[in-house]
Amino acid sequence: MASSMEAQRKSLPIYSARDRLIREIKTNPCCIVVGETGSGKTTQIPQYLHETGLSKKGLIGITQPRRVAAISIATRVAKEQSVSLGAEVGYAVRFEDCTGPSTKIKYQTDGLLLREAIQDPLLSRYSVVILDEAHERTVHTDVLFGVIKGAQKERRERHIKLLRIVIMSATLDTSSYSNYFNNAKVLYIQGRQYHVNVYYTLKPQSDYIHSAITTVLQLHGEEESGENGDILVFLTGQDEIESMLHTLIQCKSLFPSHWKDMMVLPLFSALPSAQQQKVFQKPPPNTRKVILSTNIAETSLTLSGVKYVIDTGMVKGRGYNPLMGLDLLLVQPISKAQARQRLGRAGRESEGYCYRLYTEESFLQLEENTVPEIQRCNLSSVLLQLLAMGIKDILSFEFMDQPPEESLIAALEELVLLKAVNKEENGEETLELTPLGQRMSSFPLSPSLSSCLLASVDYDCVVELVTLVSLLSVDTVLYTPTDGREKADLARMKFFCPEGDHLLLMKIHKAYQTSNEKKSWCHDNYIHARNMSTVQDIRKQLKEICRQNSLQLTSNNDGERLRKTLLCGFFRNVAEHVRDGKYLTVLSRQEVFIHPSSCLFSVTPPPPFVMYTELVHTTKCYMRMVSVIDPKWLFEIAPNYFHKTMTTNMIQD
Ligand SMILES: Nc1ncnc2c1ncn2[C@@H]1O[C@H](COP(=O)(O)OP(=O)(O)OP(=O)(O)O)[C@@H](O)[C@H]1O
Repeated sequence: MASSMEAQRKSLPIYSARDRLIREIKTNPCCIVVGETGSGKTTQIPQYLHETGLSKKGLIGITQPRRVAAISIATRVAKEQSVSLGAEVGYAVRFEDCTGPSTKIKYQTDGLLLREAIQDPLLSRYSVVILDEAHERTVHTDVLFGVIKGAQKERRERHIKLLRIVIMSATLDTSSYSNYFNNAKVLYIQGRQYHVNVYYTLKPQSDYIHSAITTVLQLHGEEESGENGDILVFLTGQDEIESMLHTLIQCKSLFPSHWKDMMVLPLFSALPSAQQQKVFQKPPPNTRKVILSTNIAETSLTLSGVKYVIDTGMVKGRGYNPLMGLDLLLVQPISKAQARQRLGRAGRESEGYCYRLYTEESFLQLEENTVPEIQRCNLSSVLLQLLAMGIKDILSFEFMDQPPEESLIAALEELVLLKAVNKEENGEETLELTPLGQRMSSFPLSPSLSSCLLASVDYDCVVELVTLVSLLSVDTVLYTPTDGREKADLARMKFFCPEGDHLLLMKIHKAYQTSNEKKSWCHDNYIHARNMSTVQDIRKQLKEICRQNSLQLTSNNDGERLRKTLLCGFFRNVAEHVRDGKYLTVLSRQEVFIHPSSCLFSVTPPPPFVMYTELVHTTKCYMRMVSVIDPKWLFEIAPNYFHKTMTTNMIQD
């Protein structure tokens, strides 16, 4: 076993560059490594650096944009090193730390390393930090660019051991990275392990899901038992994945009974780890895996057995409007860099095939790179983290690409309103994190959610808020099949709450906890069993952080109290009914509507004042997760703010 692993490691394209890589990384404080997908960057470089002794001086840390990649790569590397996972090779992700005192190579999400930098801005436990898949430009990786660059400089000035930086990807515009990292050395690794054949459609496809289903069925139907490649399909979200999964399972009966079986597996970020791990397992004999994934499988992963990639060319991307505090989720075309990464999931163990469900002309018209997330998201969490690290002068923080000024200002305003930050203007404007802000930064939550969690201390309902915040941290716990909406609504009628969705969620959670047979209870009530079990994991972690912050786990489930506590973090998200179901937000007088998925959607007359914890723009501007409030609470909770902004007709009682 060990020798076959050894032979496999030596057969990777990167192996011939091993000595050069070690030499260059040892002599240059910053290196940019670019090499084809599958050449061996992620799994091998950390091992080379460990084998050459760099891990004696501190950890070798490697970041990944996604938890599923961090876990699976660490598992693979532990195997290659013949050690148990969590010993010399480990991983750390938001709800799990699988490292120990002997850990030398640590894979982790970029978000987690950023959290670690709050405690230790010099990252003193590390001798090397490798930021992998840098082309993805997640907001966390972008902030880490500046944080590790600053840590390296400061360690040098203070004569603390050198922090080596390695930036890696298969698709990078090397010159801008090299400039940013003080003329970092750029190292290229030649070669791809196996060839991938690429096919395009001849005509544009109007329905990419339909095309994806047809392609899977054709591939499965064409091959008799000879070829045994698994199939990986890229879709945009959980809904699409579940609907395609449903269709494919129904289509299984189209194939003769002696035919290979089709095992259809979903993969998306809200899926609990244990379920995600199924995509890495070998299918039973005579069975083909068909993995339906969002872009979480786009980078880093080796899904053993995958020979065919079907790329719909679309992704659900985040957008943000800072003036309205509005998050946008839009299905949009991918970039060329993403298309190359998707292709790179094939050809890792043998020759591969990539079916792009768009024309070659459309491919050529795609943007070269993905727009950095930092330019299209709410920055309040990031700002809070930077302040918690002691970085006060945000405007001169060295971002690789500066975020829009209006996003930074909106984020700052949010933090000031939540009392996380004091803005002092004595000649020059300085920002001070308050003790409350410091506490808020210790929760892996958005500032609004951590703010209401901390407010629950004053309202004596910490346990309930932990539950509510956990319920709000997953996509949704309500399972509404596309073809069974009415049945689902009927089954969940018993949970209806005239006060709104937040108390409805609490009611569902209570019933879930008292049920003996959780799986069948979820099934009967159209509740998402997987997401509900993720909620339990999040609750555990949040309770632990509460304990670390010496917060007493008080409990009180009075509905008014819970809504008031929630309002402490979301008092800016209030809307007033004007007419015919149309609302105006108190803050910006923006026209908004209750989302059809809300239990208050068809309540008549519509409640005069509501609070929402999510605002999304699809066909209209919708409030999702809505609760009825009494406007008098606003003056109790945020008196200064509301005396300034409230319309006069609201103040009249
Ligand atoms: N879990 C695994 N099972 C089987 N083979 C694996 C596994 N992980 C990695 N490999 C092998 O190691 C090779 C190198 O993988 P690695 O992730 O290091 O490449 P990479 O250059 O970082 O690719 P990418 O740019 O796609 O992240 C793969 O092509 C595959 O052959």
